Amino acid sequence: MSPETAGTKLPNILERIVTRRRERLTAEGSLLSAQEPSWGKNKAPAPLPFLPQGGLICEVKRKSPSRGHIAEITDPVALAKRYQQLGASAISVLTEEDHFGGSLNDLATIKEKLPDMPLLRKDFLFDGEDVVVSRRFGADAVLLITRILEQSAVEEMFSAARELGMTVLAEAHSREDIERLRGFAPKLIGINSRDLASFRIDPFGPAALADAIQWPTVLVWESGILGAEEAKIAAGCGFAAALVGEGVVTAPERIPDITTALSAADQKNNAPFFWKALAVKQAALQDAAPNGERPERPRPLVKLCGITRMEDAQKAAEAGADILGFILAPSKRKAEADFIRSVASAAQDRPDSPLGRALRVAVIVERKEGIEAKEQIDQARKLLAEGAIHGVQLHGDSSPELCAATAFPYFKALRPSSIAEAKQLAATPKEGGYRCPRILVDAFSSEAYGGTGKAVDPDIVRAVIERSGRPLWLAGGITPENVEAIVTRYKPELIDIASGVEEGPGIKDHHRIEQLFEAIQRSCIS
Ligand SMILES: O=C(O)c1ccccc1NCC(=O)[C@H](O)[C@H](O)COP(=O)(O)O
Repeated sequence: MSPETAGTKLPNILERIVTRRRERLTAEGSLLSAQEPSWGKNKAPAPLPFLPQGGLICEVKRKSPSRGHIAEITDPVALAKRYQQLGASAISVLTEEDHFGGSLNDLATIKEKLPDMPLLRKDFLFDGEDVVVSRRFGADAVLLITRILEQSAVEEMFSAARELGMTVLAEAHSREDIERLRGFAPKLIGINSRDLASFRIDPFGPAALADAIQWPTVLVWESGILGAEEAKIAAGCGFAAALVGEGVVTAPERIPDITTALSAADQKNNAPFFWKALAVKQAALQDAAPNGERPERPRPLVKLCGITRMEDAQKAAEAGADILGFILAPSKRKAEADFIRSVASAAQDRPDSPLGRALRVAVIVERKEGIEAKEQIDQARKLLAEGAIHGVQLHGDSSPELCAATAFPYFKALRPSSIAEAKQLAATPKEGGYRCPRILVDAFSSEAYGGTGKAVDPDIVRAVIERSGRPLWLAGGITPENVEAIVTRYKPELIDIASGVEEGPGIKDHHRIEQLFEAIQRSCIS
């Protein structure tokens, strides 16, 4: 079996792990360094149902190629018991020895001491024999990584699991994987938010890919969940389950909050969830071919901000805006809540029209001392609950913790005034930075929080790109005249324009909107 199966080359790290495991299996057999479990051959406790309704899978994980050393874990049973006490629905036991420091012995020991806890064997499994051995060591479920397997091996593993009464957690990382799994209609599908080539975490991956799965299944969000904030995004994207390693190994006390966030699918209106809808739009742009020509690069997502008139909302959407921004903060472009509701109502009347497809965000400014901020937040929360907006652009001084506490889909707008500040503000979630999937970089001005028409210093843009580990969202002084150069230079995932297409404060110039989109299209094929 070749590790290069579905026509795409495996990331180096995956190839290394797969090759190493194959070599060891050939030399040592399928038990590797493990001893036969205490219950003897073929007498493992009967398999348990594995996450039929979703829930949290907590992982026993000592190290990983992306993270290096995570925790000592001398007593995996004690850790598993703690997971169980704190509310984990199931436990994933990493049994790969060389890169993750696990073993089949961990699996059998945990099953022996916690027979009622559903266990997943997480490893780079290759065939039916691997499934049989997993069962022998007490696994109730096995991980099947579609991209490392030939289709015949996928079939063999499903068939072995069915015979043994086990569940398969089928991992997909592309639409092609999903196609290959379709015939088996797995009841549990895992999508990893970590790109194994770059090790980067990106919620857009699972958010967009989930949309391609058309059969009833429990979706499992793998990687990147540190706590409740990420779990809420997973739940909003339709994932009823999550697999969390480092986030719980290092702080098991997070389990109750993560579990609550995961089960709180509190989208009561019919509005699409902001991050999912945006990830799907972004994925569609990657495939789009303007004027029948294959784009050299995908066109960026476009947000047109400071909309105050219905005709401008219509025009922006018809021209191709993916997001319309409405400013709730004090501003010459301030939009009244009832105006936003009227745009939402026109959009909801014609969901398949450009206006119906555009997302709506409210722009608010939180200042340390500001009483206004509370009013804006309350207003945004109400508009979100009504489905009049989908998300919030959060400006101002609030810390990552305060932003997280607002508990709505938001992205943070940053206005660093120096490279040092850019590096500090753009820290990753693991470094204590903002935990929203994307941050927007705007130009600093002492006069206004945004909409200034000032461009961001290129060194600051570069510092943010390098530090944040996220695709670039760029605002500040973008116009029909300079957008082509900006897109070519930075390849942003999203651009945000307010004053550059205005004829006066809050009044959009429709001709300039057209010119903007023409220039954007040119930048994608030049
Ligand atoms: O536009 C405002 O008046 C404003 C006030 C307070 C917070 C944000 C504000 N605008 C945000 C935006 O319009 C955009 O996100 C961004 O700043 C782009 O502005 P521009 O440089 O004019 O294109």
